[in-house]
Amino acid sequence: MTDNILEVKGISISLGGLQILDQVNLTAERGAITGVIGPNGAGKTTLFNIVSGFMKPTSGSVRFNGKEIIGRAPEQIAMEGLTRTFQKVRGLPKLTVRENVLVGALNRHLSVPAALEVAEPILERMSLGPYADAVAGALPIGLRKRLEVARVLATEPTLVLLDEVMGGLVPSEVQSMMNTIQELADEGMSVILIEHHMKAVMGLSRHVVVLERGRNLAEGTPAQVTKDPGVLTAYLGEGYEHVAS
Ligand SMILES: Nc1ncnc2c1ncn2[C@@H]1O[C@H](COP(=O)(O)OP(=O)(O)OP(=O)(O)O)[C@@H](O)[C@H]1O
Repeated sequence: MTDNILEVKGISISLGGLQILDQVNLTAERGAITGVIGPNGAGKTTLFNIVSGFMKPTSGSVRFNGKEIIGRAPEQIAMEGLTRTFQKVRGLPKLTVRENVLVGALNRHLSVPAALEVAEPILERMSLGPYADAVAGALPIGLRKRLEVARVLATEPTLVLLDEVMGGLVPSEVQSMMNTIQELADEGMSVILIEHHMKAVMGLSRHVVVLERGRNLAEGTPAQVTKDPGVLTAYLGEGYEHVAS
């Protein structure tokens, strides 16, 4: 029997008078990488906003470790072990890289020395050690994306939601980010990836969920999804299978 860390059922939300999500479902297996793909505006980030507590849906249920979390604040959800990155890198641009990671660690550790004990290995793991004293806002995009992941890891999550962490990266940075995400999953962390970088999302994910115009369009293994005629028409484009293989 599969053990699901997250079960999202029947999520709907309207924003500005438009139905943005309509009865969306998403299940993430514990310790696995789950991909969420779909055209621009499909509602992927809105779904992350709801799961992480930043938006409240009009209907539906989000169960994390079997417990309903709709209605809880993002900080409470983070303390339960579910944190997310933001597509538009947020961070604290005037603080140093180390201070940014420290702020994440201070969620669970009240003293700075204890938080630093968590932060330092994460800085090393994310190859940010050499930049630890640099001001975050001055970093190039590749390093800012790594910092965004580091800030999330510093909250010591069991499920991370990564929103386009490959966006704007050069191929060597994509490979390095893929390696990091795979290592996290190998260590038992559960990961949900929103990603337009198809090689990365298809290479990493055990299961892929496809959204289109606020609805579930398809789901399955990467091999199943990339052969799905509806997905090829709506998102990947005819000939994708040929290109990807
Ligand atoms: N606060 C808001 N008010 C009104 N409309 C919104 C709001 N947030 C998102 N939308 C709209 O909801 C739709 C879905 O947006 P969302 O960012 O969730 O899509 P996405 O699938 O993540 O897209 P992308 O791949 O481009 O990041 C878009 O049409 C967007 O304009």
